[in-house]
Amino acid sequence: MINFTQLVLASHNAGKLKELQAMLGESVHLRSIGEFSSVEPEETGLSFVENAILKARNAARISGLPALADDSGLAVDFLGGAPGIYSARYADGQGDAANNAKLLDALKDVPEAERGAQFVCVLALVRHAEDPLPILCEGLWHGRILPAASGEHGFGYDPLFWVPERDCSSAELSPSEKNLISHRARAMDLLRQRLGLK
Ligand SMILES: O=c1nc[nH]c2c1ncn2[C@H]1C[C@H](O)[C@@H](COP(=O)(O)OP(=O)(O)OP(=O)(O)O)O1
Ligand SMILES: [Mg+2]
Repeated sequence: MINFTQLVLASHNAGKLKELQAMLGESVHLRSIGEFSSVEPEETGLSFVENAILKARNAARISGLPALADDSGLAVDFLGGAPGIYSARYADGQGDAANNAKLLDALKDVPEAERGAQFVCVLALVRHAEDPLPILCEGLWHGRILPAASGEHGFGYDPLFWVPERDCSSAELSPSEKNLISHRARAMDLLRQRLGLK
């Protein structure tokens, strides 16, 4: 079915590549789409699913290989689910630090009980660019937005995401611990099941 020695990851995010490669193990070599093109597709979808499929198709077209895409983000209850699919662009493309600063500001003086949030991850796997039946798997991770950044691991919003089941921020988890319980880990678990890998 799919030749896993040649799977391209449709992402320009080094943090995702590291996490997904660690979850897949050594038998699968995830090649970055960055090896083939530095042009990032416009994420024009209105949902994580649409954007994941769009990125996967684009990578499969460019590389000629089966492609895995990850579209993910942070949905904050107090903000009605924002920044959601716009998480990477929350501070107009100025990067993680600016995104985090903007989120802290948006939740300034909001009490702990109203700071609930969830990370969302949708993985899309296509066998080729026109695949009529992409495999889709999602994972959610519930937590809370901290009043200040804490921790050095991970990427993106990790320093602001409080993990109730570990009583620390997601950036304070070791990479291997995050990879056991994160939204991405849950989606990958489902993907492995769908592929008969477990
Ligand atoms: O585990 C995570 N820990 C912290 N932050 C995270 C995580 N997972 C997603 N996020 C944030 C990062 C970014 O602000 C957005 C994803 O946006 P998203 O468009 O899917 O990824 P991206 O633009 O960084 O790379 P690409 O589209 O090339 O895969 O959510
Ligand atoms: Mg993106």
